[in-house]
Amino acid sequence: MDQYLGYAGYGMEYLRDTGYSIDQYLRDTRYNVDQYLRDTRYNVDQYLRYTRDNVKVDQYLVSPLVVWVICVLCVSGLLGFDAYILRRKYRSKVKRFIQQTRAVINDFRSARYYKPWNSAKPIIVTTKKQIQELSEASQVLSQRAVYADMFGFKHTLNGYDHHEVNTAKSRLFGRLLQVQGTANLPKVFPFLTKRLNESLGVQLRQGKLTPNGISLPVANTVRVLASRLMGVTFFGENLSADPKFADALLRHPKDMVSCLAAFQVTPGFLSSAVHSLITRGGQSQKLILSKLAYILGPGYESWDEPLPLKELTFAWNMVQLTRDNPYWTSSEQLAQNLLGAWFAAAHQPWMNLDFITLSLCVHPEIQDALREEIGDLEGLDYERLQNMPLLDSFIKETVRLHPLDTMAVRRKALKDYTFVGGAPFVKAGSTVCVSSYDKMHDDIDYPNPNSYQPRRFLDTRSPVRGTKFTDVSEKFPVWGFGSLACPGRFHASIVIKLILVHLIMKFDLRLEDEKARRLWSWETFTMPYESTRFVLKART
Ligand code: HEM
Repeated sequence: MDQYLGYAGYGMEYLRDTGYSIDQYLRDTRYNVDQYLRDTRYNVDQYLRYTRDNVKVDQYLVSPLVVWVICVLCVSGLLGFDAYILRRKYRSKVKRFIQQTRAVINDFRSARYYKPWNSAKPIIVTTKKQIQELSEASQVLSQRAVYADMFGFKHTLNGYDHHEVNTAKSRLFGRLLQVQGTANLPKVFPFLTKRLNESLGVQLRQGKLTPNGISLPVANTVRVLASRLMGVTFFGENLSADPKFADALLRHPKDMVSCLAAFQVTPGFLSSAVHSLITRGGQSQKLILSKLAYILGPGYESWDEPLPLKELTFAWNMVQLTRDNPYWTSSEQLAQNLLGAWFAAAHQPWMNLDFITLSLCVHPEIQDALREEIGDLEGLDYERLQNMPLLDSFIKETVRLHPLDTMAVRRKALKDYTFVGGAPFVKAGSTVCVSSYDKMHDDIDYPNPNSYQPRRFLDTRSPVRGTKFTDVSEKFPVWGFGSLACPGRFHASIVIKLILVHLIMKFDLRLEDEKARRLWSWETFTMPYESTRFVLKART
């Protein structure tokens, strides 16, 4: 009641303040009340009838706000307002964050974050005479010490002695790989072709089916193919097909590169623990070494590989070539060195193959030109594959523009050293090398050096005309120089070529995403991204 009187008081105050007459108010109210009653009666009937008939629909109708919000969202969505609002406020940040996270994960998976070289800048020599001297002064300027420091051979190659100055190992590698190995290549060729067909089949079955063909990661595919083929030349068909051994052969070089990364940021006394952590206690290294020590020692004769191929493998011939040499004392020592050669053979060819495959993907016209040169896979033998000038020139030009390392012929001075003529002086512990980038961008040898010319080595009038991919020269120092130049380059070349011609003849190659990142560089190195995918469309 008190409350009511209070409202009445406010009402009188309102009438006084506004000058609104009571008559007017009553007239309005009467009218409104009639109207209200009429309307309410109608609505009550209507409402009762409606509720009886359709209770569910009513739930939506009583929420016109919901309907309105949905309509607004639909219309604004169609017009792109939501994207606009998100972009303005959060979208760019969220998108950038997701992109950066993806890039970091991608970089780690591709081992991008290793620091492959210590920060001291190497001394660069330029003249042919100096390069010759650099390559041959092995008593002071050590090739192996550079790689041993870089990859931590002490851990990754089971205590490999890298500060030695004798050349027994290099002589063995030269005879085993370059002389005998190359002579055997035509006979090994059919086994390589067979292995390629099997391994390619396995890779294709693991690919992702898309409307345009089979999608596969470029890096992993070519790495596996190169490793499987190289395995045949080293260890024969049977051992290299053993799943555990084959997996270890693939993993050990990857482990070494990961260790290389980690060792750059690890204090020396922790290296052993870090190595153990990364390589799961050196699992793959131990497995390979124990198998090799067996086939190079007690199991040499009984080792399970049919003779025609067995006698052509590096493993078999390594024993033959070291039998009467007092330097080689045990099968464990041989095993360790064969593993060293395996690392040299396994970690570079696939990267070259990756860059070359990427180039093919973005240049379908080169695929067509090469198909014309290759002709047919039927009856393809070593001789014919070696005689494809366009293929050779295309590979060499791609490697020239994308070398894995812009430095070559790296040597570490074991003592102070002065080059003939008084300069440069190299302090013990420093590194000397050649800039392969400068050499391969010299505009006399390579006119218009930045342009990509797959026919360059066929068409040019410069001094590099007619030179082959495997030729060792200071104008193309990717293989090193002089007597220590890579002894496995003929194997690298034949494996790369064989895989390429099969891919080109069987498929049309293209990138799954043309905008995807393909290569990254760090210091003097260029590496492939693991995530880049290509699509293989079978040719009819
Ligand atoms: C595209 C692939 C390859 C590239 C770019 C490459 C490059 C090199 C380079 C630059 C050197 C050091 C030369 C020096 O510093 O003077 C080297 C050494 C070596 N390479 Fe290769 N290589 C490749 C493939 C292979 C293959 C397939 C094998 C084995 C079949 C192999 C076996 C070796 C060995 C054993 C050494 C050490 C030689 C020694 O200690 O005297 N390489 N390679």
